[in-house]
Amino acid sequence: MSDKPIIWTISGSDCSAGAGIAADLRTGHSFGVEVCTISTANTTQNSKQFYAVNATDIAILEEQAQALLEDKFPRVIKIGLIANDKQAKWLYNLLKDLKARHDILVVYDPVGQASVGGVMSTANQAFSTGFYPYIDIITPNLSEAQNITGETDTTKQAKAFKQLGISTVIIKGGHSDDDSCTDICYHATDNIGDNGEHVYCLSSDKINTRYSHGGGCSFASAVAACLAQGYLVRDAITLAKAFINQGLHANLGKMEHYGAFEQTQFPTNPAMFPRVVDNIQQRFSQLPAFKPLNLSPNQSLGIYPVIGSIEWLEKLLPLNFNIIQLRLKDKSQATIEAEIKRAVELAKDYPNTRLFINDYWQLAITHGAYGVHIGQEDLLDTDLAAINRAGLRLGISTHGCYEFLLAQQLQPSYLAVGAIFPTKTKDMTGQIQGVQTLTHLLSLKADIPVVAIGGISIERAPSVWQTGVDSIAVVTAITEASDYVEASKVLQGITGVGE
Ligand SMILES: Cc1ncc(COP(=O)(O)OP(=O)(O)O)c(N)n1
Ligand SMILES: Cc1ncsc1CCOP(=O)(O)O
Repeated sequence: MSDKPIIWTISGSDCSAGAGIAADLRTGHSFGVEVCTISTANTTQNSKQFYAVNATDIAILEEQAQALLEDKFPRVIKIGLIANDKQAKWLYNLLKDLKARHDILVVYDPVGQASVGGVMSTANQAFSTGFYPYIDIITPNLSEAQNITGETDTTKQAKAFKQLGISTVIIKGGHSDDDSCTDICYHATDNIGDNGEHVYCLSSDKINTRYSHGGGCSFASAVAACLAQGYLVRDAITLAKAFINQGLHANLGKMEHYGAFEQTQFPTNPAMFPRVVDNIQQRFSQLPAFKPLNLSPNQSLGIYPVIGSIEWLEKLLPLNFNIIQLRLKDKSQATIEAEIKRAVELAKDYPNTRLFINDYWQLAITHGAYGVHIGQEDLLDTDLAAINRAGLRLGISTHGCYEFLLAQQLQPSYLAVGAIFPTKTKDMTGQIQGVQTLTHLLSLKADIPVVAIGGISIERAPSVWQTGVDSIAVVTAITEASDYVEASKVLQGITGVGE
């Protein structure tokens, strides 16, 4: 049996194979998931006209669901065309039952109208919104969002969907009249932010092609596939948008007639990724790039010890590292200031070692450290302009492609990616990247060094270094080694830097 994650698509079949189940199958293949199908309708259509929808009997839908439950249990269910009230009611019962017993996610792409015109579903509003409390993510385009909610403003649309029971709403801007296409995701969770909601906004230039039939289905199934692969919502929508851009780009300039969207490979080409439109990025968009790390040509950063005390700094400074970070936790403000001041003084005797201070950017400026390291969640409270003006270097933590792109737009001195592996040093639940995601992120890198951090032991360091990353940051691989000098040497040997 395949060890790929399984998603189900409960959608219609399109005889021209552009949209619906055919699009979902091809998209799932691109993202490395197995797609099982429950076909709600056999539709007759081509790229010019929509002819007919032949809804599947409930008994058949039920039979197929039961067969799949026996040995193809899904991590994520993607729903597309629901052809009538009876199907909406059946879906309500299925999702209610499954969600009560299992931890599965449900992504719904509301399909009412064919893109070539023609009504595909006769389900009335009350029935088709009845199953909304069991939907985790809905992906309407602007007009679908307006038709369902009766609102024209996207914030109000998101609120209306929330009242209908859906916590994550992605409103796709592909059909807007602008030159750009902006998707907005309202993602409500129980534990994040003041009002428990994040807004992710991704924008791309319009791509000139009419080969877009099935693009909406492909976006929703790409989101479903990414969630099944363990990506967070913000990364799933970023990858799905890059996938759509890439597929549209494959048929750039074909404007003579309407054609099928082309599902290409897993997206790694940076030119296909969207711009992140975010408060932080907008606030600091005019800042010049942060100073680079002044490495000589072909010089690598190598091993980056992250340590929690002056004692450790004194031990490691003589060991010829290109970079060290002082990460002070659980200390009084007076101690923190005294230690940062002392650290900067000590580092003066080691001009080849760049001293970064974690979090305390004002003290780093006051005492003239080489650089500061700022976490994603601290970015909003940090005056990046002040750091930039003071000439300090800036490192930013990122956890996945959304944050990576956001941070890269700020042009810092380096980007950190973590946690690569589970680590006992910090709670990184839900944010473990793995070596494969690190490799994907490196393909998005501009001319800014990338540091990998999190759970990197001596044994794991070679596989991380082989990705081509510029630096490996470690805490316990050095601080908990029985012989920290020997451990430092072994790690430096793996990177070939500082030996
Ligand atoms: C090189 C490097 N990468 C990531 C981190 C983590 O920083 P942050 O997100 O600010 O979290 P804390 O270190 O404050 O727990 C880092 N310190 N260094
Ligand atoms: C500070 C930090 N940020 C992301 S993972 C991590 C801890 C890294 O520690 P270790 O190298 O011991 O896993």
